[in-house]
Amino acid sequence: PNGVLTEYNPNYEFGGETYNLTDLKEIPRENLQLVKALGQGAFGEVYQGFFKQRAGDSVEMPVAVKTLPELSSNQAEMDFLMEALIMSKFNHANIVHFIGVCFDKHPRFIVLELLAGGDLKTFLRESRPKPERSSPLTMKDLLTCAMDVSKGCRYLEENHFIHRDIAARNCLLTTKGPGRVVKIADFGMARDIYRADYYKKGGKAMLPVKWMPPEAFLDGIFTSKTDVWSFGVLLWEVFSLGYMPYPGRGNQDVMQLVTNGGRLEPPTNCPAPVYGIMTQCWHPIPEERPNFATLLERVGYCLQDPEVVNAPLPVFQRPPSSERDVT
Ligand SMILES: C[C@@H](Oc1cc(-c2cccc(S(C)(=O)=O)c2)cnc1N)c1cc(F)ccc1N1NC=CN1
Repeated sequence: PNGVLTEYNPNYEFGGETYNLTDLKEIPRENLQLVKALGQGAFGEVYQGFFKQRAGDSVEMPVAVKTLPELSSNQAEMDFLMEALIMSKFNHANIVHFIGVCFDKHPRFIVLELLAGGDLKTFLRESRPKPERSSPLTMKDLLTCAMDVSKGCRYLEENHFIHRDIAARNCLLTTKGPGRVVKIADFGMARDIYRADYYKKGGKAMLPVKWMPPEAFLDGIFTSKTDVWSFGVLLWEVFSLGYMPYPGRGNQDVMQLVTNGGRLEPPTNCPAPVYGIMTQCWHPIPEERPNFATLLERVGYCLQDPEVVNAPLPVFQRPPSSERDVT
């Protein structure tokens, strides 16, 4: 019934085990109700909806549903399957929870927990100080976001899983309000490489160069220390409240700057110990960069440091043109 998926059924290795299509939890479509579109995913629309454990249940869980359009290539079908396999094996509080799939026929669905706070980059930009109100966030809030991501990254590192695209856009929040938890929620880049061992889609133009270390964009070398460099850039995104890294610069320019030792400047009001962690993530030699267990400790120290935690966030200042929202 699901055609191409069973014909090419790939294997997926994680944590020393091998999995395939038959290991995925199939959800009956009648237990799902799609409510509204959340936006375009890599394949098709992503919807917000509800899932009932049993069709008659009154309790329904809010979910996000990734859809694969009916008219998809075999390649896209296999990518979709691999993404489901990858997400289904993770088990960590700071990685989006996988609920199941509807792969019996088209359109195919991947069902995930709904993280109602939306993505981290949007949240940071919305939290910027405005003329009429200062930022609702504190340094503690920003460090806690960073701590959550470093916990998720440590879990991936422990499981020898290289993400390849750690960035604020790929992280989601359980809620925008206090008590928010940040989770890593997109594994598209790791999926592409897992299936192809090289980046086939858009080539260099599509690579997240601004989040990559020199050995990655120059020599295609990826290790967990690649993710550490990206985490440093995510830290810069958090403390700049969602700026695009290297404002006003293109990818070629950034590759040249970084190869020659250039680095991101400290965000306005960024406490020195926090910028110190960023620069350690950006060491030119991968082995000299801290691992995520160490990064988690160092972010933890910053959270215990009153000088860091009580430092004020920047007040409103008209952003440079490159950051002004195009309304
Ligand atoms: C696949 C999608 O997953 C989700 C999106 C949202 C979610 C995304 C945006 C806004 C809202 S909300 C605040 O309206 O509930 C919820 C909530 N939960 C998800 N599990 C996603 C995961 C990411 F890591 C990054 C972006 C997105 N998408 N895909 C399409 C739009 N965002």
